[in-house]
Amino acid sequence: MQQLKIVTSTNSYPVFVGGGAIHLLYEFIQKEADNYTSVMVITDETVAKLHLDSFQKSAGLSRIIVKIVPSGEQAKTFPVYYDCLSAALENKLDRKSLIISFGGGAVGDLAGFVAATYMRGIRFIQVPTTILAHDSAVGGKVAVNHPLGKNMIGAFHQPEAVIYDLDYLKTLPEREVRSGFAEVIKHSLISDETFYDRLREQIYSLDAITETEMLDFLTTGISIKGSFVAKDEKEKGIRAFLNFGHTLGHAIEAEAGYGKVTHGEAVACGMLFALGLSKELLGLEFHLEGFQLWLKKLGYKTSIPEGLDRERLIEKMKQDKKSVGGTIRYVLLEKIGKPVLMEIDEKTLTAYLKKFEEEVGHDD
Ligand SMILES: NC(=O)c1ccc[n+]([C@@H]2O[C@H](COP(=O)([O-])OP(=O)(O)OC[C@H]3O[C@@H](n4cnc5c(N)ncnc54)[C@H](O)[C@@H]3O)[C@@H](O)[C@H]2O)c1
Ligand SMILES: O=C(O)C(=O)C[C@@H](O)[C@H](O)[C@H](O)COP(=O)(O)O
Ligand SMILES: [Zn+2]
Repeated sequence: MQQLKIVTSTNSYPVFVGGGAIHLLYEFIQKEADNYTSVMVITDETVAKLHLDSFQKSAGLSRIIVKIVPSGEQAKTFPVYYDCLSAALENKLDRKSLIISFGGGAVGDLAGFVAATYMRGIRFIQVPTTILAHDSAVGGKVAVNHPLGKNMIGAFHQPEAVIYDLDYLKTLPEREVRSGFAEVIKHSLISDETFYDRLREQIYSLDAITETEMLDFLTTGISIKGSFVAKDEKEKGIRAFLNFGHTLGHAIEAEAGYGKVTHGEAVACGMLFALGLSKELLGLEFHLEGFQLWLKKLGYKTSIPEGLDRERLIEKMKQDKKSVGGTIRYVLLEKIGKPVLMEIDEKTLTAYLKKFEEEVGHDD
């Protein structure tokens, strides 16, 4: 079991990572038991079916309210958000109640946003169940989507604790393993060339990642993320580097229709694009084709999904949260581990998008 600490300007909290970590939830809640008047767990249909019984037993939780929401991006919608708030009100949650998010990044973002806004903010704990959630469960970004843009309605609301039991990962489908691993790759590219080299050398197939390697990759990713969040909790500056690959990635997710392409698949394509753009604009020395081949070997589709309109993607990228006054700001790399935030004009971005589409072509 590993314990990390996330320190932000508003609070600090532990992240427990390892097989069997769920047992720590009871202990953690008991310490605060006099303080919590009630506990509401928000989970999704898939996770509930697979793990809710064992979660309740292992966590030692008996008198809890459980709210089950649809799986995947469908959870991050206004009707589901509203429904969770109604459940909280109907069950008389008060300002001393606790929300537990039990699921992947979608459930975590939703439950965190419910916690951030219910009675202007109550406490919550993240119990992530996906690889991707090594990223989403820490850092306090919580949100739901809007048809016009990903995570557009949200808040910064840090959890009280993150209890990451890696045993849950055993039931993840291959596609979700791949999705989550994209954020591991991102963490390496933006901060640590040796970590990136290690991934390139060690990982030739996502099935072959051992438990020890997974623990190492996830804790390394969490500490990289934590270091950015500690310095810039509300994304006034360097936290934007965690958005590497996301400007195009989010545009793809929104244009394809939320949930059609997984977050990690979209980010993988977005990272390839941002690396190519970094070569063009900053002279990044990087073997792009080698990286693309590696991604393909791991099962990623590296091209923009067919049928997405270039102009609409550009419009979405212009509306990205990093844009200021309509100016697109893009996370690029000067070198591996050295990100920069750079203003890019629409003409340059459109020209490179066209080139990228031509060069990368289609996967199938
Ligand atoms: N807040 C942040 O900082 C942050 C960071 C990265 C991503 N995100 C968001 O996270 C979301 C993606 O997260 P995700 O990939 O975890 O998505 P998810 O929560 O949709 O989970 C993916 C799928 O796996 C299923 N699942 C979850 N745990 C499982 C398990 N243990 N076994 C079997 N199936 C399981 C879910 O039901 C779902 O169908 C996106 O909405 C993205 O925008 C947020
Ligand atoms: O924590 C961050 O900051 C990130 O950018 C992490 C991203 O992986 C994550 O997808 C995040 O939700 C994106 O944030 P957004 O502000 O672009 O919606
Ligand atoms: Zn992400």
